[in-house]
Amino acid sequence: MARFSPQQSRPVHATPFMNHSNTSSDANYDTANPSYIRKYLRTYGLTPPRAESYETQKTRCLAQLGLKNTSIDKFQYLSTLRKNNVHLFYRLVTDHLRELTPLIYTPVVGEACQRWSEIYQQPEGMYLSWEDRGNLAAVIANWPQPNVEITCITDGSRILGLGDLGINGMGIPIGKLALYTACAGIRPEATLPLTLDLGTGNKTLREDPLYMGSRREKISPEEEREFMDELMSALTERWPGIVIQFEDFKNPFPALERYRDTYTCFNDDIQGTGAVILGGVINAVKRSGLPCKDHRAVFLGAGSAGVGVAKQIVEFFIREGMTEDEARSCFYLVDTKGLVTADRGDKLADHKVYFARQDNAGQQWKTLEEVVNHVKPTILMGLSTIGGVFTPEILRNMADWNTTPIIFPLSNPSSKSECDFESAVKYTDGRCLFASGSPFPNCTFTNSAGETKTYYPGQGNNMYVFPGIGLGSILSKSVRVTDSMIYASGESLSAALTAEELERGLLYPDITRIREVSIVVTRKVIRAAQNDKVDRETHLRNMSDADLENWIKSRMYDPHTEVRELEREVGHLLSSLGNLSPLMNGSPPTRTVLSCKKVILDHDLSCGLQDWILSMA
Ligand SMILES: NC(=O)c1ccc[n+]([C@@H]2O[C@H](COP(=O)([O-])OP(=O)(O)OC[C@H]3O[C@@H](n4cnc5c(N)ncnc54)[C@H](O)[C@@H]3O)[C@@H](O)[C@H]2O)c1
Ligand SMILES: O=C(O)C[C@H](O)C(=O)O
Ligand SMILES: [Mg+2]
Repeated sequence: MARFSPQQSRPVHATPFMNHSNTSSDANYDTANPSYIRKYLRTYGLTPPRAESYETQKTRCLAQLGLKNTSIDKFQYLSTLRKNNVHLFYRLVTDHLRELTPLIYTPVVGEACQRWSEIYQQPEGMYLSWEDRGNLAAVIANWPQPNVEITCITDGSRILGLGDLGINGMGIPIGKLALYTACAGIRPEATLPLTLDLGTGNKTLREDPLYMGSRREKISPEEEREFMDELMSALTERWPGIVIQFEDFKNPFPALERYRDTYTCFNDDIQGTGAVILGGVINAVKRSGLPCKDHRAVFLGAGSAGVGVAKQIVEFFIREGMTEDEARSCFYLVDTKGLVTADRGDKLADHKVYFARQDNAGQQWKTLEEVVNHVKPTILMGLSTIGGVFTPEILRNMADWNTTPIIFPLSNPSSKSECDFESAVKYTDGRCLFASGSPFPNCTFTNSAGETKTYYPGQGNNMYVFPGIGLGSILSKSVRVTDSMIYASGESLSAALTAEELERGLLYPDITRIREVSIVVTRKVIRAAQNDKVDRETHLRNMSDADLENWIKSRMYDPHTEVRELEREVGHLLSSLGNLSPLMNGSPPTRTVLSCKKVILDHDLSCGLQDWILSMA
C-alpha cells in the first residue's frame, strides 16, 4: 500500500522556504512548523515531534546564548542560528535589537573580523579574488540565490577603526546586511555579502598560517579600478536592479566618483555616515539654542567618514541660510599632521582640499589640544580611529566654553571611541549632547548642582539610515542614489523622535523603534528619488504618504509572519484538495485521488504531496 513518505524524492528547490537565506540556511527544519507543514516540506520526522511556539524557541535560544561565555562564542552561536533557522534568527534579533545588535554588528563584529580566519566555521557570503579577474561573472553565477536585490562589498582594507584586515573583513558585509533585513525588512535571500580578496597590506595576516585570503600585497589602485569595473558590470548583468553598497574601503572616494552616475550605488562610510550624523546634529544644534552660524566644529579625522559628515552638515547650514563659504568656514578638520590648512606644506589628499583652512596666516596647529584651544569649538567630532583621545581636559574645556557642548566620538568599535559616555557626562557636568558610533550603557550621574539623573547616550551609527537608503532605492527602482536621497535619509531621521524620546534628551530614536523609523526614512528616500526623477517605479508617485508607508510595510520581510504565510498557503492548498485524511491514511478512494489530481493540475500547484498523488492516479 502506498503511504505518504516525507523522504520520497525530496525536492531540492521545491518549497518557498528553501530559498530564504543568503546562506544555505534551512528554515524547513523550523521546530515551529506544524505537522502538516512538515509533510508539505518533506521534513516530517526530521525534527523533534512537538511543534513549538516562538516563545518556547526564544526561551531556549536566549538560555543557550546565556551559556556562552565570550562575545565571540555568542557571535558564533548567532551565526549558526542564522544558518540553521534564518526566520528564528531574525525573530530574535528584531525582538531584542538592543541586546543582540552589538553581538552581530559593532562592537563584537570587530573582534570577529580580527579573528575571522581563526574562528571560521561555515560558508557565508561570497569571496572574489584578484586571480578571478576576467571570470567574475562566472564566479558570481555560483551564488545560489536567483533574486539578489542588494550587496554590501568590502575589500577589508579599513575595517571599522581596526585597520586592514583583508578577507577577515567579511564579518562587516554579513553584519550590515543582517541589519538591512532586521531593520528594513529586505529579504535575507535578496542580500549578498561580498568580500574582495585583493591582497592585504597587513603583514601579520599574510604570515598567519590560518589566514584564509591570498598572501599577496595589496594590488595597485589601477589594478583595483580594473577589477571593480569588471565587478560592477558582472553584478548588474546578473541582477540588473541590484543596489551596491561600498563599505570599509581604505580610500573609497575614487570608486564612488567613478560609479555613482552609472550604477545604483552608494558608499556607507562617506554618505551613510554623513546622513546619520546630519540627523543627530540637526537635533543637537536645535537643542544648543545657537544658530548655525555661531557653531564651530572641530573634526578629529579627515578621512572618508570625517569628510562625508562635514559635507552633509555644510549642506544643512546652507539650507539654514548660510552661503557655502560661510558654512564651510565653520569646520576645522584635523588629521595625523594637525589642522588641515592649505599651506601646511604637504600634498593634501583630494578629499581634504575642500576643507583646507586659508585663514591661518601661515600658522600651523599640530595637535588636537592646540586646535581645540585655538578654535574653542561648539562641536567636537571623532572619526579618527584613536580610542580615548578626547581627554578629560579637552572635555572639561568643551564644558567651560559651551552650555551644551556637542560631543560625538564616532569611531568604532568601542575600543576606538574617542571617549566613552560616562567620561563625557562626568567631565561636562552632565551637559554634553552626545552620540557615539558603538553603543554605550546609560549612566547615572550627580552634577555640581547636586541633581542626580539618568543620562541616555545616542548611537550615531549609520545603521539608522543605510537600511532605509537601500530599501528606498530597491522599491523605487532608482537608477542612481542621488545626494538628495542621502540628505533626505538623515533629515527624516532627525524628525523621527517621539515626544517621549525628546523628553529623555535623545538625539536619535530608541533603537527598538528602528524598524518603524526605517519605514519613514524609506518613504523620504523614495520621495527624493521621485523629485530627482531617478525612480523607475513611477506608480508610487501618485500614492499619498500614508499609502506609500503602508505599501512599504507590506513589502517588508517580517520574520514573525513568515511561518504563518506558509501556513496560509498550505492551508489554502489543503482546502482546495478537500479532505486529505483518507490520503494520509493510505487508502484513498479513487474518486478522491482523481479530484486531487484535477485540483493540482488546474491550479498548477506544486507541493511535496504532488508527485505521490499523481503517481496514484
Ligand atoms: N559612527 C559611524 O556610523 C561610523 C561610520 C563610518 C566610520 N566610522 C568610524 O570612523 C573611523 C574613521 O573611518 P574613516 O572611514 O574615515 O577612516 P579613514 O582611514 O578614511 O580616516 C581616518 C582619519 O583619521 C586620521 N587619523 C588617524 N590617526 C590620527 C591621529 N592619531 N590623530 C589625528 N588624526 C588621525 C587620519 O589622518 C584620517 O584622516 C573608524 O573608526 C570608523 O569605524 C564610524
Ligand atoms: O560599521 C559600523 O558600525 C559603522 C561604520 O560603517 C564604520 O565603518 O565604523
Ligand atoms: Mg563602515
